[in-house]
Amino acid sequence: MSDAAPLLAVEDLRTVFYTEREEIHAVDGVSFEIAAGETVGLVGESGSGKSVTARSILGLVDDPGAVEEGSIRFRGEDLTEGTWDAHRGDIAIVFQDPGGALNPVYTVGNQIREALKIHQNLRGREARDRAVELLEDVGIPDAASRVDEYPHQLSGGMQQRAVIATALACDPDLLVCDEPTTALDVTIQAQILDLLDDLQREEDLAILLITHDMGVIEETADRVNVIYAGEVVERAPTRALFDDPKHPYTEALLRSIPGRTPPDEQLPTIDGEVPTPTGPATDCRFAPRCPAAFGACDEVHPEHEPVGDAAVDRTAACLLHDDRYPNETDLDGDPGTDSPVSPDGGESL
Ligand SMILES: Nc1ncnc2c1ncn2[C@@H]1O[C@H](COP(=O)(O)OP(=O)(O)OP(=O)(O)O)[C@@H](O)[C@H]1O
Ligand code: NI
Repeated sequence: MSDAAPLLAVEDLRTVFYTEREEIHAVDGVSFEIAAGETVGLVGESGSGKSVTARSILGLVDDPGAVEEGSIRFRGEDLTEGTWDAHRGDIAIVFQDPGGALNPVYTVGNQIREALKIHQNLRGREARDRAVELLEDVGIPDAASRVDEYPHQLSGGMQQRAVIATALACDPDLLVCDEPTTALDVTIQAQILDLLDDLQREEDLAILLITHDMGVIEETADRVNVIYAGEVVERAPTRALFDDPKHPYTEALLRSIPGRTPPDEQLPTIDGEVPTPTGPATDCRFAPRCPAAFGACDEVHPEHEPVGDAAVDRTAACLLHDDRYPNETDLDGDPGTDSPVSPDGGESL
């Protein structure tokens, strides 16, 4: 890694929702960095806090939620101190559902021109030409005529391209993509990921790629953060993480990738659900589902420890990697009792 300050540095981010019944610590001490032009993955199951992390970065957390602690530094400036507006166009977000992101009563071109007006002060002919150019950049054929079409006239994949074009109209340095391909067919998914890849290289964009799908991470991310119940549990360069996962949760996620399981076996899933964190973490939140859990896991909150090859910048928050807690599973060679991975298929991760 270079010595230059990262484009985005999230440190100890804590976002809480105050509902009538309980406090939900949706994001509970998350830290990660993104350098300019880099794709960083944030991966975890449903309810693990990915979208709340994204919304926190964009200043989009509303009542009854609030960013309670931590810093979100963009080019060194802490956005939590109220400077979101100053960076409105620098960070853009692409959501899962392109249909919901586009306004059905305006043409695609109108929506891009609106963004160009706000963020680049472009109007009239100039704005229209730029809108067509952006649609071409995101691979929409016949852009000069499609610019006048309404969202419903475009397929899902084309709609998501149009959403990305709208995001690019702000000329952002960072694109936060929250499950950008989840709503799309598999072949279209691959095309959109390729597009993001191309844009990143051509525009030197940094991308925070949020997904529940390890396959998407493998294809696109330079580095990965694995999130569970509001906490990052493992962070590593993508290749290192896939070759040798260090957290039992990462291992379980990897087992759920099609192709990693012999074709005659059904895709494993992880039994149980991500718990909703309603109080401070006093233990390992994954322990109840973990095949390697031992006594201390119910009592001690694991801190991030360096893991793997010392030359590689990676950590895991798991007592298996903390020398202070020699565990019984190591001693008697028993990998644990209940496997969290059920071979009976069902909904994949
Ligand atoms: N507006 C809200 N009010 C109360 N709780 C919320 C709110 N938004 C999110 N949460 C809670 O925060 C936690 C994290 O939710 P989040 O949407 O970030 O999950 P996610 O990882 O994006 O999951 P998914 O893959 O389903 O999108 C969940 O327990 C969720 O119920
Ligand atoms: Ni989400």
